[in-house]
Amino acid sequence: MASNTANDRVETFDLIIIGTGSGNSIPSPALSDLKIAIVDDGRWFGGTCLNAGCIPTKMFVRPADLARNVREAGRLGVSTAGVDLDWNAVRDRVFGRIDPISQGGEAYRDSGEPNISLVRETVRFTGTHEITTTSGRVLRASQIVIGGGSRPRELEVLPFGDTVFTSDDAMRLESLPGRIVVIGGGVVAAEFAAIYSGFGAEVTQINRSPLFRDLDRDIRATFTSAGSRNWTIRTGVEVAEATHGDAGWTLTLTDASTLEADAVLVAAGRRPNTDRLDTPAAGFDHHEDGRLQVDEYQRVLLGGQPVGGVYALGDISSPHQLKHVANQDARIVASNLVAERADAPLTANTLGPVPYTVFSAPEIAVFGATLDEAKAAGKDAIEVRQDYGGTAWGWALEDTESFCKLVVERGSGKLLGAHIIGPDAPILLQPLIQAASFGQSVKGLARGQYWPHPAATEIIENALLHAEEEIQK
Ligand SMILES: Cc1cc2nc3c(=O)[nH]c(=O)nc-3n(C[C@H](O)[C@H](O)[C@H](O)COP(=O)(O)OP(=O)(O)OC[C@H]3O[C@@H](n4cnc5c(N)ncnc54)[C@H](O)[C@@H]3O)c2cc1C
Ligand SMILES: NC(=O)c1ccc[n+]([C@@H]2O[C@H](COP(=O)([O-])OP(=O)(O)OC[C@H]3O[C@@H](n4cnc5c(N)ncnc54)[C@H](O)[C@@H]3O)[C@@H](O)[C@H]2O)c1
Repeated sequence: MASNTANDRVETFDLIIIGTGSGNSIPSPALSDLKIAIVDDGRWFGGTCLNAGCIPTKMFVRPADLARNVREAGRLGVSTAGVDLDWNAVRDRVFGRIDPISQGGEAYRDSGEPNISLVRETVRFTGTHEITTTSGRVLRASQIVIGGGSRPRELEVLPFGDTVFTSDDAMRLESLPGRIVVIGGGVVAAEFAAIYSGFGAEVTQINRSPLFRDLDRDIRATFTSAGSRNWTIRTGVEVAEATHGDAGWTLTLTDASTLEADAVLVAAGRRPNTDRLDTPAAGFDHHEDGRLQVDEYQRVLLGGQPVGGVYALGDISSPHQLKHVANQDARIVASNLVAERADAPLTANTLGPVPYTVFSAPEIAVFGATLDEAKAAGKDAIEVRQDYGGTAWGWALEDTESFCKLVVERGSGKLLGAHIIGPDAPILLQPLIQAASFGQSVKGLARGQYWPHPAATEIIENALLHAEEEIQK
């Protein structure tokens, strides 16, 4: 029998898609005549959002919120006999729903379509249009989509292990530890601090800088004081040393204080998977933080020029590590793959602004500039604030801290930013995103439509009225 040569293992496709997160949405009837390989080495099929990100976290946030609301119901005159939350039951319900979706998707991609092959291996670039798998298969295609995502950043002082985990494992724990330290001051840390404390664990969140360092300063201050009612928040400190003994972890912080914990969740940001894919070996251009550089058509750049047929989407190239952004990138890529083959004009990715929402306790939803950022960018901008407590819905909630701030350009009346903290903030942001996306002025926006009374949307109506008044001064 003749032995295999390297060339025996070269397989040629029309299209290779790396990553089954948002990349998995690319195959469509318009591409059904192409020979496609979909590659993913993940522990689960379907990427981060479905298996370890957006969707399961929100399925844990909801019961944690319910329990917290019951515990706080006395404020509204409701007496309750206490509340218990069963971690294992919630976990099994959540993954009893998620895992079959992921497994069903994998089975379909594996054998459901004659033109698609699923490759469940780690790959790395060995040319601009060539990848090699760990077992030595060489896959080539005239079009390649890189949707390889990102992964949690590890801290040298606390390497990942059984009781030092990332968001990938944070929801699949065998049981809920009694004392958990959450490291990080971003959205992952904030959401898990709210989840674990809602389930009854003793949580300490530590971060080297203020929480949500890049957000509006009043949002930051309100989040920190409201969050502190449910878990302990320590800022301005880092873990200097960590030791593990019979009683669990002892963490020595940079201010020389110590913390005892049964487990540690590290949520210190995510790094793009370009190193795992060895995209530098193909010569592609990268940002300083390791993301791939793309043009407005999502084409990967090499020496500042787009590489024909090579596209990227989602966390591996975007400055926003968000699922709605990854999905929009994927829609642009899907359309441009077809257009490129037909020699038709490509579509630019021009959608904006990007909403950023935090499902913690409290919730946060923002887009665009703070007043300081708008002024620094040379805009003649004003800021207005509407407290929830100044509306009938805020009275119903007995709310004393939540608010919506708008940043508006004086002359045009255009919304430059919106910053909301409080119940349902992500929903309340949407009419503002809509106005900003379609370039509407705040002038006439409140009075040009009905706002149901006394719904929470009156917070937005009033904020718009204040803005209109302010820009006319
Ligand atoms: C805990 C958490 C909660 C989140 N919540 C939200 C939220 O509420 N809203 C929101 O908008 N966003 C949220 N996000 C962010 C969101 O999940 C991501 O922005 C999104 O999933 C990125 O999608 P993607 O397609 O770029 O990558 P992914 O979905 O991560 O897919 C990348 C895939 O590529 C595979 N891969 C990587 N390297 C290789 C290789 N060398 N070989 C083979 N395969 C490889 C990986 O295994 C993975 O399956 C959350 C993230 C986390 C971690
Ligand atoms: N609701 C949502 O939309 C949602 C939810 C979860 C995650 N995500 C996405 O996932 C991404 C990752 O979230 P994240 O919270 O891990 O990252 P992040 O970038 O939001 O926050 C990282 C935090 O880690 C801290 N940090 C960084 N390096 C550190 C170090 N060496 N030691 C100690 N602390 C350190 C930073 O100060 C920062 O507070 C986010 O960018 C977000 O877009 C979105």
